[in-house]
Amino acid sequence: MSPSIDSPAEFYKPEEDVFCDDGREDQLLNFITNHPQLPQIRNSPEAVLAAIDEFGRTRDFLMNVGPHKGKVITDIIATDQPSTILEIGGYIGYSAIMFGHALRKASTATGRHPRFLSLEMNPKFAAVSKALVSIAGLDDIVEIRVGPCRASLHSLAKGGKHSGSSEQQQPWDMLFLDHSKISYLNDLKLCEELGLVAPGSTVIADDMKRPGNPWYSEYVRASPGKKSEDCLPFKGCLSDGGISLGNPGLVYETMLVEGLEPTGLMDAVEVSKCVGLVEVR
Ligand SMILES: C[S@@+](CC[C@H](N)C(=O)[O-])C[C@H]1O[C@@H](n2cnc3c(N)ncnc32)[C@H](O)[C@@H]1O
Repeated sequence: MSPSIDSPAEFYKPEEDVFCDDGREDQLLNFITNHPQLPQIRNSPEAVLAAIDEFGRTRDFLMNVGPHKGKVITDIIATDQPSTILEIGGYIGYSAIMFGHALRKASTATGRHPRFLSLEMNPKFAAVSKALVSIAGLDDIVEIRVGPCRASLHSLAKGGKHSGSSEQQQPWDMLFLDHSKISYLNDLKLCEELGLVAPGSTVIADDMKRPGNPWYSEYVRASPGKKSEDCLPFKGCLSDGGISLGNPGLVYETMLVEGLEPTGLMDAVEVSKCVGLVEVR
């Protein structure tokens, strides 16, 4: 589907040069807390998502995954029935609410306690996200953690005080990458090194067509042999931990799945299932 000319009202306002952090996130929270339908919105994740979409369509663009690409992912959650999802890049909590809700529905079939952890570095965005997750009635499943993701990932792997000690944290059943596009590959590699992603994990990366992410795509599609060869010159180098080499032995089955941005433009997510670990040099 191309950007809709027939039904522009279905889509968010277009993305402009300034697209976040100009007060619109607080305006969104005000819009929802003063919404005439607030009593019906409370404790209904679908109604909170509909109200966020209403703001995106009628007030201002929001950089959410949106209903169309979001459905690609909720369909995968319904089929694969993960119990744990780790998200990098939470913004105002749209995907946390959508996927946390899908996780809760899937868990009624599995009987396992679901857990959705969203890592967000901007404290203002995280505050809005926490408020909206709470209005949606998902506090028991969704946790928002504030800070740069690499510090949070290290703390999770160490089983730090916030890691949720009574629950199995590693590896995560699903990882959703939706933060700075240039960091996807380096941060996936850190998750691999820390054992947060391992055989059995599904990694989903957003914005793979718009703007696209060639380094990331090449990595998840490469064989363990190729990944290992690429690492060889750097093995044993001194490192400050800023750049990760990953675990080249991990094998992914990966595919690109198209879906629309909330603005109606075509995009895609890369869905990569980690299916094995082989020995490499
Ligand atoms: C595209 S938005 C996320 C949208 C959200 N997943 C949704 O669909 O509702 C990207 C978010 O990633 C956050 N971010 C960027 N780099 C980050 C990092 N290194 N650690 C944590 N969050 C980061 C930004 O602050 C921003 O809120």
